Amino acid sequence: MIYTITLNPSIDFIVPVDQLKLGKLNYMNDEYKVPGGKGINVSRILQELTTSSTALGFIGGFTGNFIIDFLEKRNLKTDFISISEDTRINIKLKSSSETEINGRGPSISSDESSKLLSQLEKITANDFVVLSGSKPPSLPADFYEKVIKKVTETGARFAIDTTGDALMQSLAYQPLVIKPNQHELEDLFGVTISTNEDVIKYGKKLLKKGAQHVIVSMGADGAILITNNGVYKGTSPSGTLRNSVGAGDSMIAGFLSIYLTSQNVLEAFKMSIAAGSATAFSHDLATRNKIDNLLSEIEITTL
Ligand SMILES: Nc1ncnc2c1ncn2[C@@H]1O[C@H](COP(=O)(O)OP(=O)(O)OP(=O)(O)O)[C@@H](O)[C@H]1O
Ligand SMILES: O=P(O)(O)OC[C@@]1(O)O[C@H](CO)[C@@H](O)[C@@H]1O
Repeated sequence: MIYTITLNPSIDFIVPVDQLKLGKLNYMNDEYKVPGGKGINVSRILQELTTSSTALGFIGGFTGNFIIDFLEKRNLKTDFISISEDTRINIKLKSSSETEINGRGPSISSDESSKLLSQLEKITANDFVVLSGSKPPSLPADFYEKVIKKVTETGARFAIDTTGDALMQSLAYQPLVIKPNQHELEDLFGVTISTNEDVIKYGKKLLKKGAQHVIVSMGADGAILITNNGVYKGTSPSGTLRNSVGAGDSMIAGFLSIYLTSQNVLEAFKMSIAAGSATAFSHDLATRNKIDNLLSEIEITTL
């Protein structure tokens, strides 16, 4: 079984406003709400790619109920830990450019966090765990590391998509894949990255620290995959950017959907870009059809 863990889910409140006037009353052209949080997005895309998963994490309040209802209506398996505070609402403002305002997230009690750690005792060596997104501030700084220790002690493998120290600390446990975007890679090393050579240089440092596959995503400029067996560049297909929210999560799901069944790294990389771009070209997350239609447009070259 694949488990996705979202410590800090959200309702993504998508707010399109034609011409945003700051400091004035603006009306939305449209509005819609979708479940968000990176692990939940990974589960949704895995489902599109006919790969079953169970979404874990902390869920609470009326916002949490919205997420559970949405996922259950679509037959997505969930086993969330119920918390007493409300799950956050993240605002995705779409005007001439995209502006995101993410909530900090609810307070998680030590009883609630222990429940999640105990839940991980059911994981076996055949399982795969995807850890994605931020941690609510009330959880201890080393919470991800605690989760990773529990997971890897069972022999299960994992992937992680988070930032900063939590990502750096995870590398010693050899995640199968990590996917920083170019800005996250810059932040990790406190540098500015402007060439493919820079991406490769810093990507290789992450590999040396323990990651097995490093995908650095670069929006419309595609992505670079750095592995111990080679470095590859994948082009992004061209299309109209509608929504970059969840494009990175779609890449993780795309990669895993192929890699975990065939171990074919380059096909997995191709699928990850197709899924990322299909989401970027959609209003919500990508559909299977859209992903399949983009696959043939992606070119992978060895660098
Ligand atoms: N304008 C675009 N045109 C084509 N593909 C795109 C575009 N923007 C994003 N993508 C696709 O989505 C992938 C991920 O995009 P990006 O590098 O922005 O990731 P991210 O910042 O992690 O995304 P997220 O917004 O989910 O955090 C890219 O590698 C590419 O395949
Ligand atoms: O605050 P985090 O956990 O880093 O990111 C949360 C989030 O921005 O990421 C997803 C897209 O990747 C959205 O569904 C969600 O709102």
